[in-house]
Amino acid sequence: MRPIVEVEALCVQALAKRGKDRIPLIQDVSFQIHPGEMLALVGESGSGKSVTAGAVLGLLPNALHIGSGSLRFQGEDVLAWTEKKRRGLLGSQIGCVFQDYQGSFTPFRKIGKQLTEMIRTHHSLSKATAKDLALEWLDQVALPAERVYDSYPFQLSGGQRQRTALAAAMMLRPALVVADEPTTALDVLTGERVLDLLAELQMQVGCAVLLISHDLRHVMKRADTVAVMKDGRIVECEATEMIRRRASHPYTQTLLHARPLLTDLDAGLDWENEEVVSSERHEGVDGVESLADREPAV
Ligand SMILES: Nc1ncnc2c1ncn2[C@@H]1O[C@H](COP(=O)(O)OP(=O)(O)OP(=O)(O)O)[C@@H](O)[C@H]1O
Repeated sequence: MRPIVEVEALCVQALAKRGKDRIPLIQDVSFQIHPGEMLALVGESGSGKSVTAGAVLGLLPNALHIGSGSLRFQGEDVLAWTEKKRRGLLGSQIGCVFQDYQGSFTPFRKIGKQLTEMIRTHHSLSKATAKDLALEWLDQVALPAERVYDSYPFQLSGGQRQRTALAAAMMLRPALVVADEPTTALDVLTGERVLDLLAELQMQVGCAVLLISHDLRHVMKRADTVAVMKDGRIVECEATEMIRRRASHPYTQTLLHARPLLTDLDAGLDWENEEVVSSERHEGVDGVESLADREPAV
């Protein structure tokens, strides 16, 4: 089966402010993601995960540049994409979820308007049909669809925003979803639910997922493959089960030894009950926090 993403010996450099020096940010990074596979890229802050994701999306800032290596999406050379091509693929063939909702949504425009625009940018559908599709996906991610559709992003809780971002990333049934630290702004339990939802939607849509996280404990339950990144290099890339059984790199072992925290949580919490408490606290009894009843500030 042809991989969705093929990254081969990729090096990304930053241009130094003065002189012609180039500072290496990631070096010799290689991995593949196949249809339906979830690959988690994990590592500490600054290890190069977001730079790698930016390269895969063809979204590196101007100050960064690909020094060498190759990048393919569905067999096509990402480095040869024109801006028009990249914009056409983002949203339709490649969905994105970011840690900060402002990466996914414009703050002062209603969710519904943003979702229908995303749909209509890529498909010639009537407004009414696009609205139906958006509502269907808000419903799929267990949100009160009509109310969220009519809300501004800042009127939703963090968990609701990430559920909405997942709906937006998945609704056009992309081949790849890149989720860059989607749970960072959330409490542990809400983050777990968002990752569960990501895995559920992935199964439904059949897409590949590149999940970026600094926290190995968050990804071990769902990812098929784990790539561990340190100082700009992938030090280990294996099936999750192999990582669990016999991680070979000392850094991976260090990350694994940080896991008991989650194991404790798993053992000690009633997840079902906690979800209810959590959603009451964050989302109000009908699923939308009371802020949603306020008039927007603008
Ligand atoms: N636009 C940029 N210009 C110069 N250096 C950059 C730029 N973006 C990132 N870097 C550097 O590249 C390295 C990798 O950064 P990156 O954001 O990929 O790390 P990360 O693993 O995603 O970290 P975090 O988990 O904190 O998001 C860091 O040293 C960072 O300072």
